[in-house]
Amino acid sequence: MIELEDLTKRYGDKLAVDGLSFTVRPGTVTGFLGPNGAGKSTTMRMVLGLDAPTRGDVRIEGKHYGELREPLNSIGALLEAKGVHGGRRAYDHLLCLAQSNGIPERRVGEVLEMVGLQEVARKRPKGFSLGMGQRLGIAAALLGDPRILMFDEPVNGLDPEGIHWIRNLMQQLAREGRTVFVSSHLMSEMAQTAEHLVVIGQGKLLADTSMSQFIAENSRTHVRVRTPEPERMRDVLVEAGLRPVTGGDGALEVDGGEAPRIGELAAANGVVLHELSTQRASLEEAFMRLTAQSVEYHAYAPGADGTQLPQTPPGAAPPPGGAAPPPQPGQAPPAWGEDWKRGR
Ligand SMILES: Nc1ncnc2c1ncn2[C@@H]1O[C@H](COP(=O)(O)OP(=O)(O)OP(=O)(O)O)[C@@H](O)[C@H]1O
Repeated sequence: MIELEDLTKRYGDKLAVDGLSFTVRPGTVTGFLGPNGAGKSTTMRMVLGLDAPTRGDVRIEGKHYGELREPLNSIGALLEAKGVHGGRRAYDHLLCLAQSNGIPERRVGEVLEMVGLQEVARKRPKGFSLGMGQRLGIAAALLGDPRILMFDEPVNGLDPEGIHWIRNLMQQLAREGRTVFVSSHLMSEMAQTAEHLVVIGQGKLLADTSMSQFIAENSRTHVRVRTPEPERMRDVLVEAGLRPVTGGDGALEVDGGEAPRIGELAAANGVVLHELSTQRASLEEAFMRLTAQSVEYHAYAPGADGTQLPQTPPGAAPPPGGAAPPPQPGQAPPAWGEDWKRGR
């Protein structure tokens, strides 16, 4: 278990982490999400004692990281995959870690096999691909067979086979009753991996909830109805107290309606249906909607007339104070691809 209590980190006048309190529990994969610069890495560094909190506290199984006698046996972490001595062989790198934590040498071979690096065990990591570096970092995290695992963007640089492998690994570790805390930018990946979510924005806690509840609370679920008689169907729905709207392709979309009831209404009124489906938003849509107000950096896409348009996620509310300001007449638009810091 990892417990955060009012955890806060200030760098100069930048509040990177702002009073975070939550608990990461064993037996489940907990996803840690937030837009760029939200404070995820800073939080993870404080868990590992690599950064001192300005205020508040974080404990691993009730102890501060610095109080753990052999930390690798309690918590394994992958933060910076390139944080490896490039000239020391993969095997030797792991052996050094093992010896400093009282872990027997045979475990080095075991973890190299677990991550599929046994063939390159005697090679130096400076020649490794990003994906191989990630695997070596994961091997180091697994070395002490810890009860808690923490991964910062573990699928970075992994190919589809590698992504599939790490997803299964994390779920397996959670099934064994371990605490698994993982950050990722890949929403589709997170949706398949995590059961619980902690979402932060600008250092603050935005959500601490189950994946299904998060999606249900932050997204729009609607029923899509396609029929050759849209006008008649619309009348039937309105008469039943529903409020259909016409989507881009002419299909009717009914918020708050239930597919079985709508199907029965169509049948009772003899309306032919070509499609009746419940549309659930993805984790990505839910995430964009929740975090739209706390995104620190907004990119601009050029509009058809050459003006710059903010990229607003579908259905997302504008951030407080409005979206990042579009260029005013006479003001040079930002260069293509340039991030605009909101409020600048
Ligand atoms: N050592 C530091 N000195 C000053 N500011 C820092 C330092 N480390 C992080 N920050 C700032 O703190 C904020 C949080 O950064 P952090 O890297 O924790 O965010 P993140 O959620 O991990 O972002 P990303 O998803 O882009 O990796 C950012 O505004 C960042 O610029």
